This record gives sequence, C-alpha cells and structure tokens, in this order.
Amino acid sequence: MPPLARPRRIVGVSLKMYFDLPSTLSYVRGMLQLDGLAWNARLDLFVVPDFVALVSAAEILQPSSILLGAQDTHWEDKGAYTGQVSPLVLQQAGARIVEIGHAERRALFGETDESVANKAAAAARNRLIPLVCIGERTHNTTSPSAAVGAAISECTPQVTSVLAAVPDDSELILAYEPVWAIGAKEPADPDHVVNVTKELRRLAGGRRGVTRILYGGSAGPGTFAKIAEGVDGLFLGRFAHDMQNLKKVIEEVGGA
Ligand SMILES: O=C[C@H](O)COP(=O)(O)O
Repeated sequence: MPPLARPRRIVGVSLKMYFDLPSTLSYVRGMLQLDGLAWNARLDLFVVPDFVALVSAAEILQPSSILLGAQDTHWEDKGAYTGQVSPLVLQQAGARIVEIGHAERRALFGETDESVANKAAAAARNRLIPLVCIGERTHNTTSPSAAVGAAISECTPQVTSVLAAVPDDSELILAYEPVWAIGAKEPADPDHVVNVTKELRRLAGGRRGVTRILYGGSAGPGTFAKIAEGVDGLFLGRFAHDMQNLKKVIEEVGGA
C-alpha cells in the first residue's frame, strides 16, 4: 500500500512571555520579511504572541499569509470568568490558532487533560485551530526503547482526551514537546522523537480533519531534517528569537 500523503508543513514560534510589547510587535513585523519565503516553500508560518499584542499583531500580519496564534483560551465563549480570554474574542481579534496545554501551563497553572480537552473543543467550536501541546515530563534513561514506551504511555491519554473532544473533521495540530527538552541546550534525540510521533500519528489516524504533528523543545536550525520522518514541522521557542535562525528553519523545513 502506498504511504498516505502528508499534510502541508508548518513552522511556528511562541514568544511565551519573553518580550515587552514594542519588542513583540517589532518581532512580528520582522516575520513579515519571511512571508514570501514560507509561501514559496509551500509551508504555513505562525506566530504566537501574548494576548495583549494580538490585535496589533493581527493588523501587522493582515497583508501576509502568516497565521496568528494565542497562547491559551477559556473553554466558555462568554460569562463570569474574570481574567480569562474567550475563544470567540480570540477569533474576532484575528487569531487562527490557539495553543493549549503547553507544559508550562500544565506545570505552573494547573492545566489538566480535562481542561485541555475542553479548551480544544472551545477553539474548534469558534473555528480556531487547536494547537495542543503534549509530552512526557521526565526522560526515562533506562534504554531508548524504554524511553519511547514511557513517553507513549504518558502522551496517549493527553492525545485521546483531545481526540474525543474535538469534531472528527476539524483541523488539529499536535505539538510533541517532551517537557525535559523544553528550555534545554539541545532537542530530544531524533530517534526518540520519530518513534513517539509515529505513534501519535497512528492515534490520530482515523480523523477526517487535517492533523499535523510538530516537534518543539529546543528546536532550531538542523533539527527538522533529523526528524522529518515523524513530524510535519517545528514549534520554536528561544532559538527563533534570532530571525536568521527562523529563516534557516523555514528553508530547511521547506526544502527537506
Ligand atoms: O513553545 C515552545 C516550546 O516550549 C519550546 O521552547 P524552547 O525551544 O525555548 O525550548
């Protein structure tokens, strides 16, 4: 049987809470210079700034094909939820993607598989693409195969709860980010990433909607070619702060 066609590749950057407002908008303006490169490479490019920057970022990106993302959402569209941000408002502000369940939110802000699934459903309901982050918290160093098995065991419920919550025909992005590889010097071992992401793709294999799988965790130039067998792109953090690095990653992902 011939291999199934892979979806369009995608590269994105989360700015987390690294920058102040002028720096965030300056970064977003800088990304405009890479729009043509990404377009010609036939890949999607996205940026995920903080909430406050979203409206201005949407205006900056308006003439481009760069997708705007938000770093979180509430699971209800409206109501008495002081301090939360509605998926409806995110969509109205110009967001196309919503990041949900990042490891920092799970560890520091009490996100659970249940809240992540509810938020993914809310995003899909508002025509936003849920970008759901999943990953194992610790690295099993017994052996490579034990590490893969432990990662799959931990990631499976994180994924299946989301798959059960979002419509089967909706678009979905899964970002595999081993927690121990986030903020590290180097990304996770390529074989580990490929073996885990192949299983994630199998888990989502019955979906009718486009499902893309990214890798994140100290990714940068040189990462994609080693894991292309398992993933459809990269989700970048610190190493994309240097725009030249982001340019190189787009060239690599587009050319590999
Ligand atoms: O959202 C991005 C990931 O957490 C990766 O961050 P990092 O590349 O700085 O480790």
